[in-house]
Amino acid sequence: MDKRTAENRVKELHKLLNQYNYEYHVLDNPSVPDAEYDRLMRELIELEEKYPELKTPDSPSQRVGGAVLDAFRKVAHRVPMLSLANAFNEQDLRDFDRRVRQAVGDVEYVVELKIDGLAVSLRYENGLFVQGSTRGDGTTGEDITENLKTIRSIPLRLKKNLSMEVRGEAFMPKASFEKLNEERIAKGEVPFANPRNAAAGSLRQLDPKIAAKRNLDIFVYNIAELGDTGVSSHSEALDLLDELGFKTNRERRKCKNIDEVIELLDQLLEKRSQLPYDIDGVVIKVDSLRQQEALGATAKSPRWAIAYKFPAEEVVT
Ligand SMILES: NC(=O)c1cc2c(N)ncc(C(N)=O)c2s1
Repeated sequence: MDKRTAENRVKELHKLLNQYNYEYHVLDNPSVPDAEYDRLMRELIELEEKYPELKTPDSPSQRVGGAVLDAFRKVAHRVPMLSLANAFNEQDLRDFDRRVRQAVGDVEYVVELKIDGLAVSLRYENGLFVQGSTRGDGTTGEDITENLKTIRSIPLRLKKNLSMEVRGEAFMPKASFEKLNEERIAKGEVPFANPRNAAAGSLRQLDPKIAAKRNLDIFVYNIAELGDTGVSSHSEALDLLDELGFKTNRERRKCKNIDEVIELLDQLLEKRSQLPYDIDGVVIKVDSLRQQEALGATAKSPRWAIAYKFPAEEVVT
């Protein structure tokens, strides 16, 4: 095969492997058997070995690529990663709602599950995943790009060539957590206390090959920085994230007012134990981006969102 043909075939393999990876890890609905995916990956790796100049950082073959680091570089967040104020009962929620409506009038809310993982930021330039970082102190985080590239539900290339920054929660599914702890106990190692610590410990590994084995996943939940795409609400932003190939959490609901939010809480609490991942509550956000803008943020957290915390889950020993 001459170089020109190889170049075209590599482009085609990128498209196929990215699409099949998206179907498997984001839609949980593969259209080809694993053997077909593996065959195409082997063909890509062979072509990249034969023509090293065709091996690019965004290649599907480079998900578990990075060398072992001796430390993580610091990353200054262009948009600070704020934390959320907490509500513990219905009165706290009604106080939040009253403050919001006093400032901007009637609002609609979006309710989402609060994933118990590690907040991360993902930056894309012209559609390519270029940097991923931890929250850190909200202003400065750690560059964990190589470890985040091992999370298969993070697209290496978006379905549109946009430059943007998105936020999400990296987490370890409950089943992966149980399996990892069995292995650690079998090896005489200290087991992780909970999936959140296991996810944090995995993403702080200096060797990406270890992170790659930890079966981490992510739900993306916010667009932090984006040119004008015409989305005017948070729910539209979540739909855009779906269109771009991100994994968002399907358990989201739009509510006309705080009464509808409160009605929802018991149902979501009911679901908690059946979910394949840990949650520690729900996040309630004003849906209109214009109203979010008008409400603004304190130094610590946005005035247009609040976390409603569920009681700590009793651990079944
Ligand atoms: N600290 C934060 O702003 C957030 C933290 C989280 C979290 N742990 N899980 C879900 C969401 C969400 N769906 O918005 C947010 S937002």
